[in-house]
Amino acid sequence: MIKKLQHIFALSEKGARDLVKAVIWCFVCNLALMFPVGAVLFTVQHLLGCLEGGGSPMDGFWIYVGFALVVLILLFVLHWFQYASLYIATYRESANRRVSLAETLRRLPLSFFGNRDLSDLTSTMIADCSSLDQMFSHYVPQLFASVGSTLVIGVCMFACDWRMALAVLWVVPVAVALTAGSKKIQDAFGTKNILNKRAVADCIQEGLETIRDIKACHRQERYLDGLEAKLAAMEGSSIRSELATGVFVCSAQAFLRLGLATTVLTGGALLLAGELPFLYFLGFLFAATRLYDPLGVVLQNIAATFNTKLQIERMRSILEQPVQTGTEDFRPNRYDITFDHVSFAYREGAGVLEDVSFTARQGEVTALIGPSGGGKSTACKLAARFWDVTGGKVSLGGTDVSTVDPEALLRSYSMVFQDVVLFRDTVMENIRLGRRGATDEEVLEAAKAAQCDEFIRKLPQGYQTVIGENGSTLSGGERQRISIARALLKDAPVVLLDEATASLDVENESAVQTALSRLLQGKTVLVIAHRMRTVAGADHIVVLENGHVAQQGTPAELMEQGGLYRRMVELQSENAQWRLG
Ligand SMILES: Nc1ncnc2c1ncn2[C@@H]1O[C@H](COP(=O)(O)OP(=O)(O)OP(=O)(O)O)[C@@H](O)[C@H]1O
Repeated sequence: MIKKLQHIFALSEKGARDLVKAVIWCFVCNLALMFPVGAVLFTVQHLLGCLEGGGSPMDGFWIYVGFALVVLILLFVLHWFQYASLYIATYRESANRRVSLAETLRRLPLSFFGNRDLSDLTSTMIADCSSLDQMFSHYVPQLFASVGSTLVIGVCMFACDWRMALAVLWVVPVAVALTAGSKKIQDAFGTKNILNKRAVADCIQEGLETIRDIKACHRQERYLDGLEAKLAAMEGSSIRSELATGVFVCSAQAFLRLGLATTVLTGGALLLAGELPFLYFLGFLFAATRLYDPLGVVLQNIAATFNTKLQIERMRSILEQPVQTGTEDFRPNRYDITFDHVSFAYREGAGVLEDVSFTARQGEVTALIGPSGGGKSTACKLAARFWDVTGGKVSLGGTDVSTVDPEALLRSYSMVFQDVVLFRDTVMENIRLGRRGATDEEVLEAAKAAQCDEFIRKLPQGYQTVIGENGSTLSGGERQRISIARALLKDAPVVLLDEATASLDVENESAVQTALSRLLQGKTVLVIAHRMRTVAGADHIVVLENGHVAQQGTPAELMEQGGLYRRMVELQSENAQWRLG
């Protein structure tokens, strides 16, 4: 059962066990709601006895007070346990759910993120988690518990008087059927509403991310019209969804109250016919009011759980993704990168690399060149297991990278990519990301080597200046130099450079090239460059064209061979003569 609950509600094993405990405590508390009914009946019986026998109503007063106090304390204790099992356990599970989502995301290959809408993932992490908190703290345990307690109370009622039991309970299946019968309608409205809300969130996120381009292309009005249309759709679907839920749930709740009337009528008739003791009549009346309260909540809860199906499915679709695993103990003797007949596709049927084989040797600079879209960046990322290959093998120091834990593997890599990612933090900490625990002096040394020191010192607080999100307050070249400083600080045995010096001016480029060449000594270097000048000093060049290795060899060999490499070199020297106008 625990396994089933885990699957249905996307819970951990402990979460599923806690859910069972919460249901049991809610069930006990629901039954305990009948204690006050017993206390009242006990007192009324005593008063009636006094009226009939002529005794004083004050006789045994303290016994009744004591009884009421015991009931009160019992209810308090039971509710305290219910609270602990319901809320404390639920929120602990909810914290665990968020952590395990984050952990799963951390271990997923990048291909997963390529196929998913990122704002959709954000809303799963934030909004869906919050909805599930609410569902498990308020709805699900109470729902199961109320079904159980209603059954037990129903059986007891039938045991006392089946006619009165029928008068009280006949409304229950009808009210539940009315709510459950509307599931399809509520599901449809609820799902549409969730999708519309997500569309609005996506649109806002997209707008924020692309605000510069929207303004540059004068698309503000068009963007706002689109957003307004999405907001209107969300408003409409929210109203329809609330209305659908409200109509059915309120009708069912109102119907439930009809049971009070039938209880009074049946009880009255049986009482007049002398077939029901007055105390029983009173007992059924009190019990009915106590029973309908939690049942009314159950009807609401049934409706609320309909809408969470989609959210649970989305959560499950992340938690059940196959994560990248492998050995954490990875200490190769050498760091040659070998591509052995590698094929790769981001999407099924759309191959990006096909039968690619080459070796980037330790102590050498291997350059990947070729026309745009040929697969250079993809190959670079496969070398660091950002994705798993679809065919062939990529190995580092003779070990298949797909058998190594991604985080253990990445310890051997320093990377500088075209799209530099910087964080909203000080410049010092952004560079220190390269190696946690590096001293300030080491950070400064790396910054100087990457030609960053001069511009950093000109910032308002120097190295302590907080840079905007993704380094938005820095120029492209400055961002790239910080990222190079980070890579230099890490000083890993393998260095991947993707257009590492693309955003630098000529002066800075040659300075950084000097720093890089000093620091790249003895390492395995895989570099992507569009400018032939950058790769002229490489030890080995691999020309990638349409996902295939078109040529490979030393620059001199390739020049002699002719073909794509020589054509690119010649074209670029022609382009160097090109002038505006
Ligand atoms: N995350 C991704 N999801 C799907 N397709 C992708 C992804 N990244 C790249 N591609 C596609 O894979 C192919 C190779 O891209 P890649 O970036 O590896 O080429 P490249 O040779 O580095 O190009 P460039 O020199 O322009 O950077 C292209 O057709 C590109 O559209």
